[in-house]
Amino acid sequence: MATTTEVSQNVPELAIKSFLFVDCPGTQSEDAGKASACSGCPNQNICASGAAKGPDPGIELVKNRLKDVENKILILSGKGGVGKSTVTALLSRSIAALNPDMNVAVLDIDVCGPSAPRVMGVAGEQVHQSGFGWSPVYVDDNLSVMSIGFLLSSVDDAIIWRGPKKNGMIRQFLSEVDWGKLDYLLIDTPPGTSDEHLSVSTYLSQANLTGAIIVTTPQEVALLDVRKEIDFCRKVNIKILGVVENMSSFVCPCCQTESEIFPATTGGAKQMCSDMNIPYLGSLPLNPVIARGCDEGRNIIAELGDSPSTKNLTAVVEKIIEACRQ
Ligand SMILES: Nc1ncnc2c1ncn2[C@@H]1O[C@H](COP(=O)(O)OP(=O)(O)OP(=O)(O)O)[C@@H](O)[C@H]1O
Repeated sequence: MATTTEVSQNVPELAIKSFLFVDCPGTQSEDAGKASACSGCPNQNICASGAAKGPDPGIELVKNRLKDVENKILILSGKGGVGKSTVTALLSRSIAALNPDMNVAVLDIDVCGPSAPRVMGVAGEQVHQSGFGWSPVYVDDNLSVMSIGFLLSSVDDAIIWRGPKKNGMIRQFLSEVDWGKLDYLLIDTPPGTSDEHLSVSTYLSQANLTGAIIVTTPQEVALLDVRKEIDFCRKVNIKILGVVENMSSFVCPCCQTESEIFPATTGGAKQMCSDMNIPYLGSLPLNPVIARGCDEGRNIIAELGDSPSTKNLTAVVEKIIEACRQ
């Protein structure tokens, strides 16, 4: 059986290699910014000036890169499978559709399970590199996406990386993507509080992170983990913009009967938010149109039309925009 190291040196590495500056001398080196490998790197000037030398040079690089991004929002969930990527897709599409003059982007930092390319309908697209950094993939004129999923040679490739390597990839994502001017950057994270969360919160610590949105389902088993997520945010000083309760109820498209698929035995997210003094942003119903549309990467906002899902989603978006202004 292959060991972790053997696997990590196989397929994904080959696919990703061409996008990484593999001969980078490192920010602490005398040759930083001056070596031949630095030619074409978007961070060359910062490294050459010595500004990147310090306890954590990535923080400065990220701050510099994201200075034209007005709102940077982490999307978190305690449990896996509660719909974090789906909600990220719905929110980004909805903000972009409701505000055509705004630029919105999704950064998927779920290194081991990147789903943004599929959910946003851009699976199989290529990321290109220019003198300014990696160009994200455009879903619409004002909506772009970046994900490690674009760098894999096959969607079935498994990435088995230890913390430092994930950290390096996240740093590159945050410091080397050429987003241009953005109003909202939604950062889709893996579930829980792991290496990726520590990396992203460290690198964004000087970059004026707006806050975090936590996605959950109503049942206690999911809420238990949300409380840990809230604790994490408080410990690392991340403002919690609020909680979105996903798949709260199911309205039968035939008879319009409303059922609770995941019963809120302890009062659901609303009660938990009130108990923990956290803003409650609203709920989204379990809707087969959403499930199918995301699976097939279609523009769900157009398909949802004038439905209760749209009404709820618009209300959540309005609260998020308001929370970002405060
Ligand atoms: N409101 C919804 N209505 C219908 N289906 C939904 C809804 N939200 C999520 N789903 C479905 O639930 C499944 C899990 O969603 P998703 O992949 O977004 O979860 P996740 O929390 O990002 O998962 P992971 O933790 O693995 O990253 C998907 O099949 C998705 O289509």
